[in-house]
Amino acid sequence: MIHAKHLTLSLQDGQQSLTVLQDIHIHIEKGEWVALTGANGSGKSSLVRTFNGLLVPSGGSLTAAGLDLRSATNRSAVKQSIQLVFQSPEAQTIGSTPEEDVAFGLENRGIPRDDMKARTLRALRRTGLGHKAAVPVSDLSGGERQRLAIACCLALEAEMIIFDEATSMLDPVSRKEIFAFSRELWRRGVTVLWVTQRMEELAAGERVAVMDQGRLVYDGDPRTLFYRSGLPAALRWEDPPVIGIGRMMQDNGWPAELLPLTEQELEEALCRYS
Ligand SMILES: Nc1ncnc2c1ncn2[C@@H]1O[C@H](COP(=O)(O)OP(=O)(O)OP(=O)(O)O)[C@@H](O)[C@H]1O
Repeated sequence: MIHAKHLTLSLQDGQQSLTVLQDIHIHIEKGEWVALTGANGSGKSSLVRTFNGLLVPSGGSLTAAGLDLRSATNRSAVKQSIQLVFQSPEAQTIGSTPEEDVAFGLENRGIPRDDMKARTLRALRRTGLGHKAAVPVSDLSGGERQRLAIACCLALEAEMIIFDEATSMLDPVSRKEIFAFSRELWRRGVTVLWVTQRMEELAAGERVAVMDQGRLVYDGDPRTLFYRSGLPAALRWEDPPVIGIGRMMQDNGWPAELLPLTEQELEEALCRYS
């Protein structure tokens, strides 16, 4: 789905050219769920914006959904397959009602009217907004607005959805709901790139990529990241509670395969040894 080699990106900051991404290699296969993390300013948003053609790499190679993104035509075409859900719910709604908002994207693609209506309502129902199709968008909660952004992606039949810190402005309940929804979409075949600063979300997935100062400094499984890489300490991350307990278990000689990433794994490990 995404193949980047020696990817670099420079952006103009006033008179200065700023190197934002340096020599990035990353491959994301169709059907994967990958979490991307890193401190503020490490380059996460810039990286994911290159993946759907919003930013133009300065060097290296980048293909996304089979398209070489050095071509402007392909950068425009890739948006058909790869969609972004942004942090701010306000920044991504155009229509005055959810139905209008979802239909807008389909209209732009020249989808016939009957088909458009059916696809719009199906996408709104899948995201739990079927009953709110005609309410003013301004009456939706933050969580509902993010679900609306996801409905737009689903109606467009996106093969990959990139969530760029899409839950950082939501309350804990809505945050968990959107996270769970991303996992469900993945189980149904959508490729997901989940950008986050939340350690427990890294621990809940299969693969984590870590950015630091414009470079990709880790790409692998979360257990190795948390218990063997030394990166969390080097980057001064704050351990989530389960990992904190896991570190104590590690210091006390527990076998590596029992070091927990989730509450469920912790419970299972404790049950085995109690
Ligand atoms: N349009 C731009 N012009 C110039 N510099 C930019 C631009 N956008 C981002 N940058 C710079 O690029 C670097 C990486 O920013 P980016 O937003 O990609 O990081 P991030 O990891 O997503 O950060 P955050 O978690 O705060 O969103 C930062 O130094 C930022 O100031």
